Amino acid sequence: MEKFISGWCDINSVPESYILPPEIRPGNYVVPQCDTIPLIDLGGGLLGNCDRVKVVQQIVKASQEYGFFQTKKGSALMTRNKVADYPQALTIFRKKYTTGETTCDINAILLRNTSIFGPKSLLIIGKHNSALPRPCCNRKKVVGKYSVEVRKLSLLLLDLICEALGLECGYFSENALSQVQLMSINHYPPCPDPSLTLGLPKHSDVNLFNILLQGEVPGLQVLKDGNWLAVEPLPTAFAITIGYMLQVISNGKLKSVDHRVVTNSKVARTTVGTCIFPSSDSRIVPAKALVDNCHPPLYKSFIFKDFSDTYISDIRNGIPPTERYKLQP
Ligand SMILES: O=C(O)CCC(=O)C(=O)O
Ligand SMILES: [Fe+2]
Repeated sequence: MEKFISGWCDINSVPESYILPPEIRPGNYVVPQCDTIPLIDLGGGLLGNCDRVKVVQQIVKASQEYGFFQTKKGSALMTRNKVADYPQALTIFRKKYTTGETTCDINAILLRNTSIFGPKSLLIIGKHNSALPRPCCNRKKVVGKYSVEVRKLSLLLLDLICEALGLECGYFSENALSQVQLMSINHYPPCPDPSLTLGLPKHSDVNLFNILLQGEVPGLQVLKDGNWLAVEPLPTAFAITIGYMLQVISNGKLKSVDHRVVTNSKVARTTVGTCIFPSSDSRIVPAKALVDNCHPPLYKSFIFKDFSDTYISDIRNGIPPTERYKLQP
């Protein structure tokens, strides 16, 4: 795996298959850094009533205006910093891929490697299991603890989102909408000519949301009102991207965010994403509580697996994957 990744660093021109058509290349235009992207402080997870109301309002506003926000939460942050200090922790998982080993709370590791869908990226897929594997080494312990802490953060976010949407508490877990936690490690090697290609082309995520640990190297850009905005990686925050499933379940009240990743010619960038997904056989439908005569359903119901089966090809063809499930208002 090391060889696989380092092989990329040796090249001195962008391979033909990674050169994007001119209309979707980033080119040499310098995208402005956005300083209005909301930063929501979750206050260590223990929010007083007043703060909670404020946070819920901030989440709704950010999810409607940007489909994106950055957030801080105490314990996950401490582990976040440890993981950021431990690039080697990631190597453990790369090695495991090559040996086919799995850990207790992670039951499959996939490699994502297609030319249009970007970098060498490792996907670690697992149904979340609160029983931690007995740590056999410190790095595995850090990544294991990270996955548990990020789970707690995701459950807090789901509770806050239920409040924001006026859904009963536990709506997502009771309907098997948030069972699967998937950790993906994205490695973007330095690129000989960042104007020609992208680390990840424009897409919205297939999941409910992604909790992204960005490290220190910029690269993430979000699309707002037709303009790309560069996201500053904040050392004390996670970046949260709202995905298609929240858009559908909220009947369009929360918006998924189109985003992409640009490369740079100097340093590699490694990010760790933790995505929250429905189970593959879950039925996805706009929540009943959000549908009435004034707010007709915007989407037909579908099985999550059917959506995810067509997601990548739709993105490649430039079609929003929600298009095939849209109902005419
Ligand atoms: O690495 C990043 O900054 C973003 C990753 C991402 O968008 C994804 O995994 O869907
Ligand atoms: Fe994404």
